Amino acid sequence: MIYAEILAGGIGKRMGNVNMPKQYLLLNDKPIIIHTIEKFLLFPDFNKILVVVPKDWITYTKDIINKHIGASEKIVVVEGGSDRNESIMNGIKYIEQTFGVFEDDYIVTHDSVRPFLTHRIIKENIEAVQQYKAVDTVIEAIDTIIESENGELISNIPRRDYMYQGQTPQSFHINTLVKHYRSLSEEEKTVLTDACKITLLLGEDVKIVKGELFNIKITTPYDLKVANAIIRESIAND
Ligand SMILES: Nc1ccn([C@@H]2O[C@H](COP(=O)(O)OP(=O)(O)OP(=O)(O)O)[C@@H](O)[C@H]2O)c(=O)n1
Ligand SMILES: O=P(O)(O)OC[C@@H](O)[C@@H](O)[C@@H](O)CO
Repeated sequence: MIYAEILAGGIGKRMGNVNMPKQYLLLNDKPIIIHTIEKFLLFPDFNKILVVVPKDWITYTKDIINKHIGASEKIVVVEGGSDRNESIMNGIKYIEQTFGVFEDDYIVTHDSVRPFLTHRIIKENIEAVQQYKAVDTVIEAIDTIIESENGELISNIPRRDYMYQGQTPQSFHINTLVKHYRSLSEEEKTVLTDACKITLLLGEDVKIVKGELFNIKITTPYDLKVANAIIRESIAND
């Protein structure tokens, strides 16, 4: 089985004083999250599309899916977790409890606030994860990456030609991801900002899939303006 998991369990603090988590804000004519769900619905490969959301937004999410998309047996709305990786695991827990998890089960996880992912990116994630067990969607670093451990002085300037910026989807062989996540300490879990590091920390190869510059994560009010411009200028095409 191949599952999609759309991560919408956050509250969007960096979006500032809005009256709802950012994934529900309108982008052009519909909520950001609906744009993203529609991209995954175009793929017959997905047996289920899990949408993990904050507990208080489960009913609202079901309502906007019915309004903008209509009833779909493929879409399941599930309660998210206290951080991004716990949200991923809550979706997997639903799979374990409902269908069981088998050796040929894979999951394509994606930020709900990255509505501009393309057919090619999803297709390449599905293909790669069945060979490599872990896949990350990335773009080459455009600016030189600077590392500072104290925010005052530079501690390292890695070679830019070795540097990439992580996007999503991040895709996994489910049993491999769960095995490694459960072996992490609480301290290791707290510093993670993505899921691929879970498998990398424990020695797994993580295959790179090329993302797109326009596959942005809508995090701040500026990003929402950029996202509207991407739509207005028809920039995000396969
Ligand atoms: N407990 C969490 C936290 C985040 N996410 C999701 O992970 C994606 C990327 O995270 P981010 O952009 O940081 O979203 P938020 O955590 O909502 O943003 P902020 O950090 O500004 O609060 C988002 O689609 C978000 O909904 C999630 O599913 N569960
Ligand atoms: O939850 P945050 O927005 O802080 O971070 C999420 C990002 O790390 C994620 O979208 C990819 O960039 C991971 O490679």
